[in-house]
Amino acid sequence: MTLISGFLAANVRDFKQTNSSPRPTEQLLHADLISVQPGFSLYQLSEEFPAVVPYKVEEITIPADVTPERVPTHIVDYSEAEQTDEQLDQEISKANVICIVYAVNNRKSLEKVTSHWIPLINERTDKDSRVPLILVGNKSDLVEQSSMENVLHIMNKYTEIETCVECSAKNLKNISEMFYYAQKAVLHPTGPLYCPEGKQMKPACVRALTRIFRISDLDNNSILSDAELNFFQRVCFSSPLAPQALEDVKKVVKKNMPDGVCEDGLTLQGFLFLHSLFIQRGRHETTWAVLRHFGYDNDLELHQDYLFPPLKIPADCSTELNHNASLFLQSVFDKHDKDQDGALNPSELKEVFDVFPYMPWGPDVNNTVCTNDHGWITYQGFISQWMLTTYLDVQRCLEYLGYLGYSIVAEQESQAAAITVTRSKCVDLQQKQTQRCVFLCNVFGSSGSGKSSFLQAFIGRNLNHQKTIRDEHKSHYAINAVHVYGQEKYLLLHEICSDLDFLSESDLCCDVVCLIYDVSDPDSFDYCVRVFMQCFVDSKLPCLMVAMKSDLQEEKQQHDVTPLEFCRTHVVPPPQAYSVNTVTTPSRDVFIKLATMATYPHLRLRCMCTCNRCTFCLCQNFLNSEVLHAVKAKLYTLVFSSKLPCLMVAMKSDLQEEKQQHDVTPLEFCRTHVVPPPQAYSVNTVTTPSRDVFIKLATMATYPHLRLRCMCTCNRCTFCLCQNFLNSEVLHAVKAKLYTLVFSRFSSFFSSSSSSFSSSSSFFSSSSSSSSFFSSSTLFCP
Ligand SMILES: Nc1nc2c(ncn2[C@@H]2O[C@H](COP(=O)(O)OP(=O)(O)OP(=O)(O)O)[C@@H](O)[C@H]2O)c(=O)[nH]1
Repeated sequence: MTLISGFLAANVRDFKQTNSSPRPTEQLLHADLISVQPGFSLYQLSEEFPAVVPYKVEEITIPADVTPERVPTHIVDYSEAEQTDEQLDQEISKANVICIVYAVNNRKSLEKVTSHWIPLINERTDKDSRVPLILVGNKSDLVEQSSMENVLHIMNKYTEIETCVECSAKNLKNISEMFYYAQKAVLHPTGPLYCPEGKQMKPACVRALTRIFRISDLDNNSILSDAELNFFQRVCFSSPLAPQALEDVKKVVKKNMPDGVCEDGLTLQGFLFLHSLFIQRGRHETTWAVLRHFGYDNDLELHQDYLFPPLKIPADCSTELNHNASLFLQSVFDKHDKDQDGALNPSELKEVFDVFPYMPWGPDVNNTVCTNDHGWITYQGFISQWMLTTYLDVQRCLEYLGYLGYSIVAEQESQAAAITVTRSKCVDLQQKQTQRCVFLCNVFGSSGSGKSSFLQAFIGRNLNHQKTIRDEHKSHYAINAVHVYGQEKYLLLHEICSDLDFLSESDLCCDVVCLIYDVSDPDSFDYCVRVFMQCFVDSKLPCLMVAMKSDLQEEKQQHDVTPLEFCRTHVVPPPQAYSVNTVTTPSRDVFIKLATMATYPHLRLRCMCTCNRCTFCLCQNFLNSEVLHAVKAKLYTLVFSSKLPCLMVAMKSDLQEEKQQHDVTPLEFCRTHVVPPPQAYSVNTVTTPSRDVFIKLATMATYPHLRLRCMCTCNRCTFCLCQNFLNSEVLHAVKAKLYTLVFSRFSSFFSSSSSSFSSSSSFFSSSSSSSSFFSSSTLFCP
């Protein structure tokens, strides 16, 4: 059978691969298909139509590189005379689209389409994954009038028919169009989008477009404003809409659906109407372009490649949300916190997840993160929960960010751009510093020792509050932000099951260990000892012992040694008394301690001992020594005269400057009083006024001790002299020595401590390229 009397199976090879891309190019271009014509047929495009047409044409491939979509199209002919039914079955199963060709001048060949070909194809394909069909009426050169009305009823009856086209293989009329339609049927099928019988979009399509509308509605007012429509247009089609085009679109919608447009823009109804109009007018490639841009595949499911972009996480590294992702999540929070009370009430929270196929957070989340008095998740809690997901299950985090449309709204390649993969923990330990922000603390303790209460205290709940929590809503995790030496870190507490027989490898993997015992239960300390000896005695992990329920009568623990003695022996900080039975919020000190130990694991020897003999005690004594305090005090006196940072702002800088009626100029005044020079500022600007001065103010507030920095370079004033001193080699040498003293713990150094201290010249002579002296000194401040 030839093209003229049978059917062609156009197998758009590699289609799956191309289609799997979340954002395939929008549409096929006629021009490119026309350009592939020379390779399209052995004889149709030859100079002359052959007198004898062979039964079957050899397979032809339209190469990928001649189409903008980069989709190679493999055209397979079938001949009843030369091929078996099995071969036909095989070709049908491989085909992405089938063209059924009949002769327009032969009624019987058209009847065969419905009596033979369509039932045969349908028998061999799944009802849910029907191959699109194109009806091709060939030999149009032999008839004077179109016979299209003869096929309309067939098209109405079989929804799998995408379109029909009349052509002439002899004079090449509509041949390239036929293949254009065939490719289009595969790349932009109507089937998943539209129900021709009901003349409306299918529910899955409406659902997908509704999600797209919600994501594009950046201010969440249920209207796509001109700016939002432009943003949508730009991200989907890489060019903004001309203002007139925008008005025309709204006009068309308003004419057909008055509710579709309101004063501020396009409503959801209008947005959906616009798409059904595209589809009805055969421009479904436009709707597909939008859908694919937002991650949908041919079944209108979010594609796996979209939801789970590749992200390499080497062993010993952890995953955190980066700054841009936090900003994005902040905008998501703000967008849904409609009453702006700083928390998401249940209906606001539900709205956040309206763009998800399921509700990702259960009621346990409200007991994992900070909430307000109503139990609604605060902004801090919202971000904390995202931090938790990113740390514990980064794939899930990628998926969730995908539902929220992160890559589209933040204009990033994929959700992977939201994740920071941290440096290996081993390298952090070697370098004695870390950039990590999230730390995991596993909490161990015997049954009833108070682990859950400890976790709840971390998110600000005392015993009374905890009594209101339902058992089924309890969580084994709690996460909150803590400040470690002025830096915001997230500490993630994980309550570990008390049964030691069920301890898994992952239960022992964390950044800091918290061992809890109940001071009122004489047997509970023994449990901590067993955990410590079994799992952590030889490990480098910092451990902290917490003596819970310190408000109760303390019982003598049933163990050979007291908890304090045990801690001293095993070089662990002394037990921290703790109680959640408080009137107000329980203390946070212990959590800051845990976070600090996690952030600086190499400092694990701090505050652990008071023997006054060991290296640690000697170091501690030195750091607390009068000599050092005197140096520090001198520096402070030298650098700080007043403690409140001040900034002088010279307003209305857009106007002519007048000489100020004062003995000295503002600049001289500032210099004299060690205040930064006046900052010229004007709000009389065309765009938003500059934010620099506010950043400066915030920086000064955050780092008040740095108030003298970056203010002057005269090299004469107090500030410059101080700056020079702070940057001097002498100070750097002090710092280097301190580090050497504390960390390298040369016992020989300490054994002859007097000689070391007396040889002060050598002490100050070494230099170091390390940074600020104060940052290191604060580390050791008692
Ligand atoms: N008085 C007092 N009671 C506390 C304190 N902390 C916890 N409790 C009580 O101790 C009991 C056990 O506390 P949980 O936090 O459930 O102990 P747990 O270790 O999580 O227990 P399991 O989950 O069974 O292993 C509860 O009845 C708490 O109310 C505290 O600081 N003071």
